[in-house]
Amino acid sequence: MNTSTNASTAASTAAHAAHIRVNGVGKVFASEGRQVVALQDIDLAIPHGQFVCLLGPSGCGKSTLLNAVAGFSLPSSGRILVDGREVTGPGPERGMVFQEYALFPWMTVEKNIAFGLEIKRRPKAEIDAIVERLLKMLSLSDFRARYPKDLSGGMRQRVAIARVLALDSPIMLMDEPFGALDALTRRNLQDELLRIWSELQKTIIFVTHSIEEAIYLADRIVVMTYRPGTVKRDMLVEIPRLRDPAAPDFNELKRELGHLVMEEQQRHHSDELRMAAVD
Ligand SMILES: Nc1ncnc2c1ncn2[C@@H]1O[C@H](COP(=O)(O)OP(=O)(O)OP(=O)(O)O)[C@@H](O)[C@H]1O
Repeated sequence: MNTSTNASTAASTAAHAAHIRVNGVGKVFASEGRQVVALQDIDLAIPHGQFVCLLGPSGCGKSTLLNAVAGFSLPSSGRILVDGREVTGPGPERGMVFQEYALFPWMTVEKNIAFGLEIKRRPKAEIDAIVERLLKMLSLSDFRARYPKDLSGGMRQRVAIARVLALDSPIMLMDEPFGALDALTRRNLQDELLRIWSELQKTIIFVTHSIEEAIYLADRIVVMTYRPGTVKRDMLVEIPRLRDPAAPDFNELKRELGHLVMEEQQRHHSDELRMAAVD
């Protein structure tokens, strides 16, 4: 069975409807007197509602690309467009979930979720209704009065997701959001995210270095190369959901992606050895 196809063909037919467009994006950092080309010539057209995983070993520019889409750190060259408008900084249509939960420790769960809406001065009745709906959606109702320090990692990450959902951003940017969680909690949250995504029709860009996580979640996987970060492979995952990591088609794709990621991992190691020799 064919479990994947090249996404560039599908993306080009969907390009006119692209929600997010990354056009010729490059990013260069200056570090200890050296120039690090973190991204080079990245082109992506992401349609509304697509779930995209950026996959690759450490240092291949996944977070740099996500931060550029978020508007936290702008590209050195090229442009990023959201609904045809150039990204020049963060915006309400793009919500970000980080690996480290980024919650306010002095606020309860419900206050954390309500915070963004209060800043926007939305009416109290509206805030209460939204918070109530999200507490239920993310199974947090019994924990509403707790502080982040009294929650497990999985619960904290649920609150972080609820905070972004409260603002109803059509785009969710997620930087290894489940990377610090144990395997069981991680799978539960992946399932919840898939449920929320299919219910709310968000466009998601999700960074991971877990091949299994990418196959489990994504409509489309973009494998990146190590320095410079470019698109090595851009594929659509055509295995029906919910996907079974033990199934042959899942494993076939896992092997294929494993080879691609391993090549970049090896380039990373050779680079580190070369740098150590220079120093
Ligand atoms: N602020 C910075 N200054 C200098 N170099 C940077 C900076 N941010 C990132 N880099 C470099 O850019 C490259 C890409 O980094 P980035 O964090 O985007 O990779 P990544 O794929 O997200 O890795 P990880 O999974 O470890 O987070 C790396 O070589 C990194 O060292």
